[in-house]
Amino acid sequence: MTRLRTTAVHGGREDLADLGVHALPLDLSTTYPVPDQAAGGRALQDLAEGAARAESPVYARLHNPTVARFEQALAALEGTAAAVAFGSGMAAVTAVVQAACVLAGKPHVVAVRPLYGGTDHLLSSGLLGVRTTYATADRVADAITPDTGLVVVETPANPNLDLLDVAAVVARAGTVPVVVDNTFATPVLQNPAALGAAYVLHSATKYLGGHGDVLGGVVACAEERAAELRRIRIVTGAVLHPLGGYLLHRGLATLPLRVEAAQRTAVELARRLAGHPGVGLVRHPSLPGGDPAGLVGTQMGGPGAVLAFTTREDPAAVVARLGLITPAVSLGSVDTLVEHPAALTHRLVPGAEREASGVPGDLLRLSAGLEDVEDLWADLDRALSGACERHYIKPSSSGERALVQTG
Ligand code: MET
Repeated sequence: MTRLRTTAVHGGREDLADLGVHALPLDLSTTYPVPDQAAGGRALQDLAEGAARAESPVYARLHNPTVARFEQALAALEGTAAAVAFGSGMAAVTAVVQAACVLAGKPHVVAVRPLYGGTDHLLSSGLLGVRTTYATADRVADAITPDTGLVVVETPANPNLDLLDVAAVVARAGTVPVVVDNTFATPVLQNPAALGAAYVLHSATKYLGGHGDVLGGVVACAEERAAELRRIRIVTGAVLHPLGGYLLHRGLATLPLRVEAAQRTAVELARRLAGHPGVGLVRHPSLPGGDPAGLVGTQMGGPGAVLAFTTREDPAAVVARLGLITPAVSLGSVDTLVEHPAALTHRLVPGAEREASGVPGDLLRLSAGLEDVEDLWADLDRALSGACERHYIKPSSSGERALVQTG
């Protein structure tokens, strides 16, 4: 077992020297020659039943070696036997619900809010044929019924940075598997499987990729659960494109450095925002009151690089005045991103329920990137202080849009 930074660089690459290559091989095949069709059929059968690999991948929807390498690397970082990658984080959480609830014939979910708005909507909408009871973390046991197939939690929570004690929730869930969305913490700061989580979920689009150019999801878990997820991925076609697998795997090498650097910036921005007259509430686990159960330093290696805050002024006006910081959903990219959850990421969560879960309508979410903290602060301070530097989006002749500073 190597240490985190070493595993991040070398995971899933163990055989590269034997192959005589240095960079990750990228296999874009959609189909694979099977001159022995009976052997091809056996491989197809094995994969359809959930095998991690077979004699031939047969077809790209069944298996891809580039994606499998990324999965192996992510599993090593999360400390699980296996991982299964998907075309998006939503495809990943869908497969977990299908495995734990639909396949297991237990169509009830217990979930702790807040969750990413897309996950919340998936669980509430009935689209997957499950019904969901929302409970607070300390009341999970009371909400469980004989047909509960899954407990869903996210810590730190999207978007308000609430933390919950994973080991305590797992204990309250008893025999019911718990899925922990670990997107905000990444395996650099937290390994929920070591605390008893059955499934560790990531929107790989965020920190794992890290550059805002690849959409993906991944679930780290035991091999038996991974086999079910692979079966589901094959029949639902929720696969990750191999180029995505390649980019995500490449992203893992710098994951610890990116998370540590962005976290330092987030701690500093949170501290300065908390003292800014244009700011109301600031949420970050590094701030007083941000970690009431003392989970940073025990469950989590650090407070993470996402923070949230309210503004004295209309949040939309503040966002519109930012020049350097990117006003966009998503997080975990090299650039700092800010968004208004009630308008965007949590738009599909009914307003009253969103408010009740600790996500005020005027909350802004900020994901610290890798820029110099002083430049970020200058941008935030100017936007919060209402300085009238206007920007507008000018379509260029090529149809691309450029920011133009006007005043
Ligand atoms: C379409 S909403 C964007 C999704 C992403 N999970 C986020 O929290 O920013």
